Order: sequence, then C-alpha cells, then structure tokens
Amino acid sequence: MRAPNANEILLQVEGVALAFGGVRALRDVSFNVRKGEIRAIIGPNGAGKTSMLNVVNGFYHPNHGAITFKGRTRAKMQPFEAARGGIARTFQNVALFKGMSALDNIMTGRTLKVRRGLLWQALRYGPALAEEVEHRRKVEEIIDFLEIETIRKVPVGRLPYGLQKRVELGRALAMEPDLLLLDEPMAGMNVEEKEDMSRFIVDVNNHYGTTIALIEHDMAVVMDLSDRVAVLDHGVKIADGTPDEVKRSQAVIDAYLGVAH
Ligand SMILES: Nc1ncnc2c1ncn2[C@@H]1O[C@H](COP(=O)(O)OP(=O)(O)OP(=O)(O)O)[C@@H](O)[C@H]1O
Repeated sequence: MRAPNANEILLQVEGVALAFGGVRALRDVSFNVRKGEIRAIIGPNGAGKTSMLNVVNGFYHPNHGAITFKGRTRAKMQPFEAARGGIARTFQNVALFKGMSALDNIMTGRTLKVRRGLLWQALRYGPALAEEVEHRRKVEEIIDFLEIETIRKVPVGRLPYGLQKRVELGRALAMEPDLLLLDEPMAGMNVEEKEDMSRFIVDVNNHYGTTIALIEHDMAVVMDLSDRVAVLDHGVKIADGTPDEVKRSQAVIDAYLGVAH
C-alpha cells in the first residue's frame, strides 16, 4: 500500500523561469513531489504544463531556477541523464515504434538497464543470456499487470489508441523509474479508456510504489486520483494543495472559466 511520506521530497522545483523569445512560458514556478504520491499539474491551454514537464526531464533548460531530484540539485541536465537517473515519461502523442509489437516496444524500456555490452549480447553467452532472461521476465510481468497479454505480439500501430497509451505506460514502467512523468495520459481518450487509464495509474502507484507526476488539461479527471494538485495559468502557479482545496480556489475557478486578468 502506498504511503506518501510528508518528510521525503523526491523532486523539488525552485523558482523556475522559462521564456521562448518574448513568451514567458514559466514564471518563478516552485513545487515539490513527495516520494510515493500521485501529483498532478493542471492548467488551461498554454498554461505552461508541457514546458514544466520538459524542464523536469531535461528537454528544456530553464533560464532561472533549479531542480533537485533525489537530493541532487542541477540547473541543466540532458534527457538521457534524467532517464538514467530514474525519471521516465510518456508523451502526449504516443511515441512508440509503430511497426514493432507491444512486447518489443516494452522491451526497449529495458535498454538503460542492460549491463552486458553489445558483443556479449550478440553472442548471447553466459551472463548476457541470464540477463536477457531476467529482462524478459520483468517485461512479461508488466504485460500481465497491464492486462495486455492478448495483444503482446500485435504491431502497436494496429492497436486502438487507448491500448497504445497503455503500451507506452508499460515501456515507461520497464525502466523501473523512481519518478514517472505522464504527459496528458488521458488526452484523446473516450470515457471508458479514461477510466481504464485512471485505474492503471492508481494501480501502478499502489503496486510498484512508483511516484507519479502527471500533467493534464482536464481538471475533472485528475481530482479523483491525485494526492495533491498544482495549478498553472499563464506560466504562474496560482494554486497548490489537495484536490478539495484546489477545487475551492477562486483563482482556479476564474482561470478555467477564462476570467480576464
Ligand atoms: N517551443 C516553443 N516555442 C515557442 N513558444 C512555445 C514553445 N513551447 C511552448 N511555447 C509557448 O509557451 C506557452 C506555454 O506552453 P505549454 O505548451 O507549456 O502549455 P501547456 O499548458 O502544456 O498547454 P496545452 O494544454 O495547450 O498543451 C504557450 O504560450 C506556448 O505557446
């Protein structure tokens, strides 16, 4: 059972600012993610959510501010360093290898975990073989967990959108991340697919104890599954708290209703 620990901060974002030319996408944004929680960052169109996610996993380098992850502070980091350090993410538009099977796509999530060099792998000799068996075992376990056994050999491009998103979640899980970033995991889904995805997000958090930070446009879908919610609007954090606190915030109600600033 998950137990958000109020004393243990996994990720701290401090005073982050990011501009694209004259557009100030993020202005002095600070928030944290506690180990074991489900944390949502929401906001209307153009609020800065994607920019924030891209700063956390190293796609963008902020103009100001710092990120502290697992106790290490940095101003800059490359995406592969973030991945190696334990941050996995999914994308708003599914980013899978469409011609490859669900199984093989999830297997690519193990790449960073491979210890034996290419030659060992090519020879499939001794320890390399044992390692591959272990990777496959882990991947099969994730496939069972996500209830996608029946489509494991199907090329991902042929799957319905909701299942593609689930495979992408599987690939991120295969990295065994400390922090899982989900970029609008429910975008483009029908009601049933949204319910399934919500259930799997909660199950991942419960079963693997994975800390999850997700960004989402739709306020309603995250309220049930998140421990805490931060709200961005025009690059500024306008609210931060439990779902109930955020729902009652006048600034949040105004932002979602499009009240002029
Ligand atoms: N690569 C970029 N170049 C220029 N401007 C950008 C870039 N990325 C984002 N912006 C601008 O920064 C602001 C924040 O955009 P961002 O995509 O982070 O918001 P968002 O909350 O994710 O929006 P949405 O819900 O529409 O995806 C917007 O004004 C956007 O136009």
